[in-house]
Amino acid sequence: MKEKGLMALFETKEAKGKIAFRVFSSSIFMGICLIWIYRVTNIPRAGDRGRWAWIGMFLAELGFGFYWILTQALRWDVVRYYPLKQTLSHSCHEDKLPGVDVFVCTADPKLEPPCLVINTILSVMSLNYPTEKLSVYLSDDGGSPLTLYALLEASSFSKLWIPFCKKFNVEPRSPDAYFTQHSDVQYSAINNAQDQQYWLLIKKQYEDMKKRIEQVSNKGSVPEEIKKQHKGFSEWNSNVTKQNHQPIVQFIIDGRDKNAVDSVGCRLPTLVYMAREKRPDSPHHFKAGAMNALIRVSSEISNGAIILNLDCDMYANNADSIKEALCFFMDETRGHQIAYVQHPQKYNNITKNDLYGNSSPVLNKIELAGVGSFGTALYCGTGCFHRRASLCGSKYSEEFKGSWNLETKKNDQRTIDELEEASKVVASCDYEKGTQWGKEMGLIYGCPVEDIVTGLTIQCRGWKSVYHNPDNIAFVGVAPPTLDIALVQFTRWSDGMFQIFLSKYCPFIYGHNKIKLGGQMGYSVYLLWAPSSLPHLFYAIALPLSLLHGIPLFPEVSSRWFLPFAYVFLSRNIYSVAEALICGSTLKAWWNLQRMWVIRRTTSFFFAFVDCIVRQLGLSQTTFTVTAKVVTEDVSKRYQQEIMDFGSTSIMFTVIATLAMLNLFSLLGALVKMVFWGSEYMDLEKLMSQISLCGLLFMVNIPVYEALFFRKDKGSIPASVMFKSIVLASLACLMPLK
Ligand SMILES: O=c1ccn([C@@H]2O[C@H](COP(=O)(O)OP(=O)(O)O[C@H]3O[C@H](CO)[C@@H](O)[C@H](O)[C@H]3O)[C@@H](O)[C@H]2O)c(=O)[nH]1
Ligand SMILES: [Mn+2]
Repeated sequence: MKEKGLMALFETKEAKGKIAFRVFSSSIFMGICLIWIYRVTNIPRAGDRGRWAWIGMFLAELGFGFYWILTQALRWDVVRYYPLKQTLSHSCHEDKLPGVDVFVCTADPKLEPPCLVINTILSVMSLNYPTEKLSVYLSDDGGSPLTLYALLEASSFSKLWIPFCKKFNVEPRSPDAYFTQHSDVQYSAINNAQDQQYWLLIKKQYEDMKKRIEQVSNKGSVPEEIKKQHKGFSEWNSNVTKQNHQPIVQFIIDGRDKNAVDSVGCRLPTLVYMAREKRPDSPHHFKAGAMNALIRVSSEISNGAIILNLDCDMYANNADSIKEALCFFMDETRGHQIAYVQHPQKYNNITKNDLYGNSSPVLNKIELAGVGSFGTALYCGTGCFHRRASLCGSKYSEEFKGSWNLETKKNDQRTIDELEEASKVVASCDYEKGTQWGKEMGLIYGCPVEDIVTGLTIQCRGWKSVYHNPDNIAFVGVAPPTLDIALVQFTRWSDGMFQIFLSKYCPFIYGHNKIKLGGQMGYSVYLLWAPSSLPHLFYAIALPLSLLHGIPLFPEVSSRWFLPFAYVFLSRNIYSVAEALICGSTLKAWWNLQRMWVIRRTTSFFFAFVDCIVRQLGLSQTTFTVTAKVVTEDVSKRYQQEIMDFGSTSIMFTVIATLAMLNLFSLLGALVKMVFWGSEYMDLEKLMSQISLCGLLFMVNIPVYEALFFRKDKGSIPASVMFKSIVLASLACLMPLK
């Protein structure tokens, strides 16, 4: 691969076991074909019992089968990339490094507390990178002076924090995460008394700052005497609301200023606060709109050739992550093709057995790397380094070889006021009218997963992308700590992704001849999450009902046709357990994840499917429900103890409870029939598969039954939901099955 004399800055390694996987995969495919043949050749005749259920099963299995074929792309050819950071350090002088602009987005000071936001900001300000080439931008869609206040506090604290990090090589560089992980100076590996004093001082300073920010946040307004200290606060007059305000751009630190130095006299990175203009009559396009405004504002100010995009809850965990990512962009043979480098979403609040299946080690280690192997790593919105040019709509061309725009705008002669004024123009609502922003330039509008669709269009313009999952985790965020939040998130994702599939961006059409077939299939695995709910829902209803009515839907155990069913089911699950354990999961975490898949498919994905269709019909508009990052102590305690939280009357919980009830009623009903009426009514051998599957479903649902009948805490299922589920499940049981 390497051209002569050119410096390779990253390595490519193929994952092991490719042949074995392909053989295994082919055997499953044969099993699936046999299942299809069995279904088609054994349809009950017209008028026979269970004919429609049988046809439904066939359609569901046809759906499962085709979906399974798509998923093979995720493991077919897994390749991993390894940056050679040392080579970069040796071969590239700091002068030759490109400017890096970091974008952090926040949307609501209640759901995303300012303290959380500034920890992210501080962690990126202190990354190991020449500060004159580093600029940090905060987009505040909450348009809140509380966030501006927190940012000002953070800028003062950064003068202590940055030298502190560099002196002790602190990791992670989010002060909150660092001081939580090293709660005592004893554990900080610092032995010298003077340094210990210093360590304690910084900790105290951080805690004091945190207290001040929390006080102001709790009070809900910034005290007058503080407002006088920065001109920025004057932007908030009585007419300013979250949805209606002029563009606000405020320099917090001007990196060009010789006096902007930390406590040891080193220059500080540029830090800018932005709340783009919001007007009730102009759509603001959620995070995509914020990102596009950031792209333009930053191009006025620092115009870094590389952009790092982070959500406000995602701090930098590895101090060298910028340099690692640059290895990909700056590789002399392949770097010029790379548009972005995506890191997985990792979380710091995962409990031992990952109750809500958030950590997804198999997804992160295997599946995302698998899609990335086709040059089509997904852009996942956070933890992603972009080349500015490709994000702004440029098509790939050979010209990008070796040409870095190293000119930083730091020698721009404009004053801060002039820069702020120029930035406000590009952060206004009108600026985008009649332009290609949101269409061909920047992030794409109109989709709740702006990240995925934007990544896809970049790849279709000829660029490649890299998925990078280093052992030393680069960025760490906050996983949804309740079932409700987790399901809201999955609903937004699956809804947005299905919308892409139905739109002109469908990878099989839009990506035809532009990205590899494997990439198109890999994308579709996620884009089809929402409709994949239909066969699953059918299974979750038809299996218990047919059992209750004594209608067999699978071959009897002694039949040869039973083998493909058993083989496909067992081998896939064994494979999945083995893969999870290899990727570092626990058995219980795997089991919890299976439960979450059942729940996601029957609730989030199904609701997303309905929402998306409704929107396609023009009956509703795109929304973006921001996920809460903090919860009450009570809820947080249950999360730590891994007790599922159902404490609201969400319609999703009604669905979960109804399906669990239906399954319970059917198992009990079947048992009663068997005991009282005997084998004449219930042919045990023929119903064995259904009994086993419903039994498994029962086990999966144990926490649901507990929350329905046994728990008394606030996280149990509310009585109204229980009542509804009993009524609905009973009605379903009374329905005749054809
Ligand atoms: O109007 C908005 C709404 C959201 N955000 C920000 O977008 C980010 C993501 O929002 P969050 O509620 O945390 O959603 P998640 O589901 O956790 O986000 C994932 O999925 C989103 C797409 O659905 C991507 O935008 C995110 O980058 C990705 O991390 C946060 O920083 C928000 O502050 C805005 O800036 N403006
Ligand atoms: Mn998030």
